[in-house]
Amino acid sequence: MSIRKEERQKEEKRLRHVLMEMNKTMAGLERDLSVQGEELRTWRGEFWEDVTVNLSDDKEALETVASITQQARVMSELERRQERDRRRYQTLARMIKSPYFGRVDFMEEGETEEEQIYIGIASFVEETSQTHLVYDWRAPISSMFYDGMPGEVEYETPMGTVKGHMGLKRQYLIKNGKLVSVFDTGTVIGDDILKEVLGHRSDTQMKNIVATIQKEQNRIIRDDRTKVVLVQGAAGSGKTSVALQRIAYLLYKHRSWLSHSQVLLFSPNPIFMSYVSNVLPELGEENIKQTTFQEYVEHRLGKAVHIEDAFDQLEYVLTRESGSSLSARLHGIGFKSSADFFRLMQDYKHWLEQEGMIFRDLRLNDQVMIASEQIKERFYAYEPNVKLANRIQMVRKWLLDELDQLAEQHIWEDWVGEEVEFLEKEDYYQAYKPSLRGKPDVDEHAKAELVLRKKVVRRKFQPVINQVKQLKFVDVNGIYQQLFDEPLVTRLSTKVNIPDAWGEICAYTRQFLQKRIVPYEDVTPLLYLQEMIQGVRRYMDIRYVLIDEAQDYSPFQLKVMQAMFPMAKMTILGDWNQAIMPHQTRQAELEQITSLFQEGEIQQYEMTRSYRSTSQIVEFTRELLTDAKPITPFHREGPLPVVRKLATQAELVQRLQEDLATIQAEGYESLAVIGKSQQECQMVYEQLKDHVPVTLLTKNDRNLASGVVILPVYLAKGIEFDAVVIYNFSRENYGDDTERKRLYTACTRAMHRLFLYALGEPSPLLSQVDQRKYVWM
Ligand SMILES: Nc1ncnc2c1ncn2[C@@H]1O[C@H](COP(=O)(O)OP(=O)(O)OP(=O)(O)O)[C@@H](O)[C@H]1O
Repeated sequence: MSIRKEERQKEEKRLRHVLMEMNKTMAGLERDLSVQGEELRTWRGEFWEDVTVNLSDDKEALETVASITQQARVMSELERRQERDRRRYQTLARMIKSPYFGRVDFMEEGETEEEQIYIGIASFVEETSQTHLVYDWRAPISSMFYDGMPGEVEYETPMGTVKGHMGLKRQYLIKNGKLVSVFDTGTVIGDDILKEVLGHRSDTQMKNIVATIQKEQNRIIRDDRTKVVLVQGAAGSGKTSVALQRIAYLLYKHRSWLSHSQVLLFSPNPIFMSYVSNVLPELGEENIKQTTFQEYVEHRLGKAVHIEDAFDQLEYVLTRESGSSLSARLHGIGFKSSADFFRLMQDYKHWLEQEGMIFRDLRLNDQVMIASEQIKERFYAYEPNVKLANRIQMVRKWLLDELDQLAEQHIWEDWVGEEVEFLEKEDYYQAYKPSLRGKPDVDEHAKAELVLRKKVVRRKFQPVINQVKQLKFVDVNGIYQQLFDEPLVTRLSTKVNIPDAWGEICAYTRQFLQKRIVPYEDVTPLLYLQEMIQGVRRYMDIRYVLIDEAQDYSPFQLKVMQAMFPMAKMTILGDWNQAIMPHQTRQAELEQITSLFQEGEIQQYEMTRSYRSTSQIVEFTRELLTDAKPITPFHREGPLPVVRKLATQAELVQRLQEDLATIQAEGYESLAVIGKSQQECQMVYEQLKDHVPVTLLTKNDRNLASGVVILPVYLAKGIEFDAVVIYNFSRENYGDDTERKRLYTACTRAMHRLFLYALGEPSPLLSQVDQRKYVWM
């Protein structure tokens, strides 16, 4: 509901006042920053002048250290102040374009005066009167704006619940310091502004949503009670947005102890990482760590093997002719990500505790120093009930002692004497240093020679010592490969149902591993085995872990992640209708995930409203699914999706060019041609590149290009475009049920326009969509 003229004038007057105050504060900060800069320069320049360095005795040295510490403390305090003011200035520079977006008038129970609470991306206090002109959207009082309606309301604070009466709720659209529109609203967050926001064109960078967070989203953003928050949300329901605003909220709520480096976001790929990287800085927060599971795994498994990534695995599955090798691989992918395989790995571990460990010889210049058999004997000589990882530590210590003794035995060998002659001057100086200080010593040459010989031997042994320290004497890859010696499973006391295709699974896995390639489905089990043997690497300082696009991870992967971050609360967000990885097509993953956590540890949420796409696109895409939960579109209208059937490739490419030109003429800028595989995208790119400015995106790209892009479905995850063209929605490409989720994921990337092209007969999946939900052209 628009407001009366006098009210609007009052609002405009207030806005001018706030802007004036902000400008004043910014000018003050500018002055302070320049003075601080000057002061720091002077301090740095005079740092050593003000410190008297005197190391003549212990007392003087202590005084010197105290004086340096004092100077350094003053300087770091100055730097901290400067950093705080700089960030404050940057936040105000952002706010001055749009100082606030909401207001609630609130009278607390027992009070007689109503307070006007204006809400913006950060708080702003008028300097002279110390009144709050704007409240931070994350402050407890601001939650009323997202959750309450005029009438009786309450909100939670650390001190307890505050109750009262909300007299008014108002939304503002302020652009470049000008009041564009203002609405009073009786609903939770009025639709008018949301509609305006959602009608925008997409961008290569995601935007924050703090002005229009919906009630169901706000609950998730602010839920900090349980250890695990699990969100199942429809495509475009705001999962990524919720994840990012939640991070901003947590950083604010726990600002006294939580730093941005203690929050970790797992993202599906580097393009997505860059796509979302602007949201936190836009909200005045520093960016948190983002990583992909692949990055983590590569870091842990090292460079000795080639680790296949999820995209290569998918590309293999999508482009391989159907046949026995594809079928074996698909069986393998399914089994290796299942809870059954997880149990099999544990059974294997129990077996390894009794027998079967594989070690490497420790060699020095091709000469075996300690043979693998000797290591194995030692390993199994320890108590069998000592954990694998602990026994490995004991072996490690034993090996280091053994190497020490072996080194001792070499000291007086001739080769050592020869190499002593080639040592550096510095080594000689260090060896003779003790005798230079004290009285002359008749043994000084003998002592120095011993030092020098030890040095030579130590250097020789160092690579072997390093190998032992890094536990390289355990052949983890060999041990993993051994599990695929086909008959071995019969020797494990396992209750797991071994699949019929086990023989084929073993054969293809061995083939890959012998070539030192770890297929993607084996990466997590191998990592798990390594951790069981070497001990789990735990990141104790990480306090919050957020996993976006969680449907891409197997329960096995989530279990490994859970063990990695024992101190962290987890937020897992996914849409299991977009589960496009090969391991997911056969399992009800969501239930498997909840079963990973204990009862009471997990809070589940569902988001069913889709904000990204027009009603027409949502209604079309939801009919592509068979078992979808209700998905409600936000009522934003647009044209119906267009389906085109084309007879030849040339005709298709011609049509594509024309459509792209038309869509661009309508004012849409970000257009995506989405193919099924990279191979297919490459082919379309070759045909289009001489006619249309277009960018082909691959898994190695780090940024989302603007304009027309061609990319496979799996790279389009989590991202959105003004218009999407599904390249070749034919029976061949999307012929059966396994392709349903891939098609759904691709189509739901579209905000305003959706086109589906079929070369020949269209996909049979179209037959289940009501014909009134699209047009044939
Ligand atoms: N409350 C909101 N106010 C304004 N825009 C919103 C809101 N919630 C979501 N959006 C917009 O909807 C679009 C989809 O949001 P987002 O990408 O977070 O959804 P998602 O659930 O992660 O989608 P998907 O799983 O399909 O990738 C984005 O443009 C986002 O800005």
